[in-house]
Amino acid sequence: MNSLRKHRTAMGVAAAILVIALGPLAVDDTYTQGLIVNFGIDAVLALGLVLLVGYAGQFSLAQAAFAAIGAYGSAIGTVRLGWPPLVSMVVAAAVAALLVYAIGRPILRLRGHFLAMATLALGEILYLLLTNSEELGGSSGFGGIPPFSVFGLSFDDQRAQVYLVLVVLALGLWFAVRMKSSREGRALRALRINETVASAHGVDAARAKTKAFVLSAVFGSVAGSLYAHTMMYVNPAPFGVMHSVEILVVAVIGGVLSPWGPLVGAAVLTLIREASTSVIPGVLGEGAVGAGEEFTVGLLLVLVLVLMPEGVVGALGRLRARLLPARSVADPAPAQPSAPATAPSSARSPGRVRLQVSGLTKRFGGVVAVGDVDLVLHDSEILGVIGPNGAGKSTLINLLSGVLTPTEGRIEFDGEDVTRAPAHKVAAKGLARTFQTPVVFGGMSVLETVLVGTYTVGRAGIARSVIPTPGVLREERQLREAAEAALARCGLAHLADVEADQLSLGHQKVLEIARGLAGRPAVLLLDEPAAGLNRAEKQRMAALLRELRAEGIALLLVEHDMEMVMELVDRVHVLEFGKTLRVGTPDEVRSDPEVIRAYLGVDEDEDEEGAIRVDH
Ligand SMILES: Nc1ncnc2c1ncn2[C@@H]1O[C@H](COP(=O)(O)OP(=O)(O)OP(=O)(O)O)[C@@H](O)[C@H]1O
Repeated sequence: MNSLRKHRTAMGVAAAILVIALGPLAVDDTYTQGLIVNFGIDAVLALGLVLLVGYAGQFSLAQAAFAAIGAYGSAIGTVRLGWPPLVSMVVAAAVAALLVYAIGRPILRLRGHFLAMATLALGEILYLLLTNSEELGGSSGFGGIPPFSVFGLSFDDQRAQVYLVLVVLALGLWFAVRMKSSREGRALRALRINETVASAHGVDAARAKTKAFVLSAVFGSVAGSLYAHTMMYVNPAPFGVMHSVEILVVAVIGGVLSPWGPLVGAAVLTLIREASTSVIPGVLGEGAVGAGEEFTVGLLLVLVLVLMPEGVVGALGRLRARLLPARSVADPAPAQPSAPATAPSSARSPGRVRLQVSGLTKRFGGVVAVGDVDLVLHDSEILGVIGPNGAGKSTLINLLSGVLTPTEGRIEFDGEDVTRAPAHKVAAKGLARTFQTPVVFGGMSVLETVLVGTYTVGRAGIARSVIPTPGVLREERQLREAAEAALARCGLAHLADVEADQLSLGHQKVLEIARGLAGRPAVLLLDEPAAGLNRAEKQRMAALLRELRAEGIALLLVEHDMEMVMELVDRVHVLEFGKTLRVGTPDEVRSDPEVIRAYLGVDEDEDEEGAIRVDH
């Protein structure tokens, strides 16, 4: 399977090199060459958006503004400062990156249409600055920009420019393709689907989003530099907000989730532009130049959004998956947890205190969701947390995992104060969790989903992970092995290639545990893992939790299934209205009159067995 994939990749790279090397030789007329150059520049611009919108889920209408920084940066560098084109291009990209780095964090705090408005404003401000700058020629701009040259090689005729643009596009594609399946790429894609879950697996959301924004600005800037060196003239007109919208349309039509989408989107846009500037006027006369372009683009956008929201490439991918299905989700392969495939990350002395909580309180307005809770969680133990609906169990897990910040109290992890540590920092210390409603990442396979859980184990950043050095390849192999081992022990190995969102609820619950285990945690918090599972699945889950306990992991189990809780856990912590009602062994808790009253809502006398009954 792996060698087949390697073979296919090598063939793909060879085909791409052949097309880039020989394709331009077959195109003789300068008009078509100009079309290819425009197509390539649009595709590079849209690729930047794929990194930001498709991978990181952040919306931007500033792509043309970054292209303006590249174009004007190259123009100023070469014409005014006498720098070589490559230096001008790099400096312009660095300026775009720095600008985004400076404004990225505050802007990316905004979501949805607020973020779109902020990036739109950024684009508009830059456009107005350029239009009103006498120094830069105002709306007329300025010319005299030399063609791109590097190491004595000058790209001064149109065919050479085609080569230049195609090579840059190929490099951009290489980057985007590698990044998609890299550690950071997976983290971004997880973030796009659910920020809370990604953070709970160690992803620093603000940093990751800023990185994606910086990268998209660099792509935009490089495309702008290419534009300046091929047009040899710049003015503000092509860098207005409408061009940002157009590039977004290119990305959406092709499909923002795939690095190949911009190729399709840019090709479609080129064809539409071509039709409106030559085909339609050829039929209707000169007066019809440009007619129908905006209408056709708009119509196509609406059709794509309605019929194939993942764009043309996304729709083709779905079609391919339907025609060549991976192993079926209904595959009745045994879901028996296997023996541990890897040893736990470190030898833990049994019984050591891992988590210590004192006076933990969380208020939501007037509601005390968790009130003054003290709690200790040891290695090699399962602590059951039970309580009626609304008792504060999920809030407790959210507090322990850093998803929520306590109003009062203290949380120590391995003796270190983590009371106000954000989720990604708590995860990095070795705490994993699942969610009451399982969150799997659509668009990712089961294996990729679990690979997200290895984020805290890996080290490779974006720059490193796109360059396949032996160290990066070794790390990726190790992460893959850790993910496969976690899947195998949870009995999901046979579903590794299936799309995660195609799994049944029961499998999704188990998948969440596998994702947590892939990071080799010391503490695992489970929020109702057995809800929705059938009896056999519950038994398998209980067996898995026993195995994990035996390996030394500290487990906190929130669960409504009393049979499972009482048979499995070492101690039970009972919550009622956010407060601790009782802590004890299952036997102590089972027969506690207060617990019976709180849990069953009846007096002890009314309960025939005088104890919490378990549903069989
Ligand atoms: N984000 C929030 N904002 C306001 N109130 C909240 C929030 N989250 C939880 N609460 C309230 O805090 C209390 C505890 O909720 P929590 O979800 O922790 O209970 P639970 O024990 O997990 O319940 P269940 O068993 O139904 O999942 C409830 O009264 C709930 O309405």
